[in-house]
Amino acid sequence: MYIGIPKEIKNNENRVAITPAGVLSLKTGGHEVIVEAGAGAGSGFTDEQYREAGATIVASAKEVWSQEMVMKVKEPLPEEYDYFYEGLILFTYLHLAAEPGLTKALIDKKVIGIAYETVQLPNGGLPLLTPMSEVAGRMASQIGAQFLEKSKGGKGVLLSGIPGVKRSKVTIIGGGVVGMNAAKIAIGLGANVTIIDLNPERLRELEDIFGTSINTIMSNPMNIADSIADSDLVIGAVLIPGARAPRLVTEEMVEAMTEGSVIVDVAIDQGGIFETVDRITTHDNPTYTKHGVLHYSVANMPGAVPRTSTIGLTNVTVPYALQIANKGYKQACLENGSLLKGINTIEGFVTYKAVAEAHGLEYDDVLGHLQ
Ligand SMILES: NC(=O)C1=CN([C@@H]2O[C@H](COP(=O)(O)OP(=O)(O)OC[C@H]3O[C@@H](n4cnc5c(N)ncnc54)[C@H](O)[C@@H]3O)[C@@H](O)[C@H]2O)C=CC1
Ligand SMILES: CC(=O)C(=O)O
Repeated sequence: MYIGIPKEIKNNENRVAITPAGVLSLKTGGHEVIVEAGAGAGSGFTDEQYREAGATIVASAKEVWSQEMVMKVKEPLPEEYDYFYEGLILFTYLHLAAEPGLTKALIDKKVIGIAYETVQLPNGGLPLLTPMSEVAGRMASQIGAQFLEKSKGGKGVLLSGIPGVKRSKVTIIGGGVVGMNAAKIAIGLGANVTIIDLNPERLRELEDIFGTSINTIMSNPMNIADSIADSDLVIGAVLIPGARAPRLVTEEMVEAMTEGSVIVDVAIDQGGIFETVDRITTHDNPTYTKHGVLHYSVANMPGAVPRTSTIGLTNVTVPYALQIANKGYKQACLENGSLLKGINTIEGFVTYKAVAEAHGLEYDDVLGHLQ
């Protein structure tokens, strides 16, 4: 199979969909990899390294996009929609429940859209989302600590406090991969950490992992309002796979927070969980203030640490890409139920229920398209 790797064009997105080691794996499998010149530079991989691994380097994005399968990191931006063609296999993060324009473009052009974030293991795990959630979760506490500094617009508190001065309070809503990793760093930085989740089993697991260094609370509107009212930092980390994120934190709850507090809405890529998060921000200009509270809502947080993130992402995506390339996407998905769940669009239809529901579109069973 011919596989194209474009240079990412989102603001400050320095990740790339493959490392030279990934190219070598695909080449060894008998496939051709066409990489856009400079695509790996932001992650510290040179064109020469890709060439040595067996890739062909081309200058034109159009040529990369004309291959049988395109592997990316972020969802395509509108300026990339013109490259879509019928039958293209697009393997990347798509986040379609929050992307009506992209959903329409994939349907209109009959692209086979396989979303990293909905590939799902039988135990519910999301293997192609997990490493980036680990990065974003760890970053969320680090970023929150930074924006709580006075010079960054925050209220001027140190997460750990000092002897004689109380520790700052961090509330994490959603105790999955992002939430657990945010907690690890927040605890390490000495904060007083509360995790809120809807799943009692998950709350039990978190208490088993962290013991008394966290408080666990059941998710409901009253508990969320109570916990965030006196929090210095609130992190949004909820996910219902494939669906638009539920708006769990109302404007009124944010108004009740004290001035200079910080919100980091990691779930922004699925639309965000705070009513007051009304925009996606960028690494260039990551925050805005509403009701005196700093809001951070960058949808590609791992893009800020591209070396770690590119290696972490390709560790997990390349084995799936090899299955698609070796067997063809139809056979690969029929043999691997986890990969099958990744297909969001095919032949002009939406085949992921939560995406169809988010946009009021008709849902079609993917199996009917794989015979
Ligand atoms: N902004 C960025 O750069 C990045 C964003 N993300 C996003 O972060 C979000 C979280 O991802 P993961 O932690 O991997 O998901 P996950 O599936 O591991 O965890 C989600 C958690 O939310 C909980 N949950 C569901 N409904 C809830 C409710 N009503 N109240 C409280 N908790 C609830 C679930 O029980 C689960 O524990 C996703 O939207 C993901 O795409 C991930 C990586 C980077
Ligand atoms: C998951 C995601 O949206 C990211 O890594 O940018």
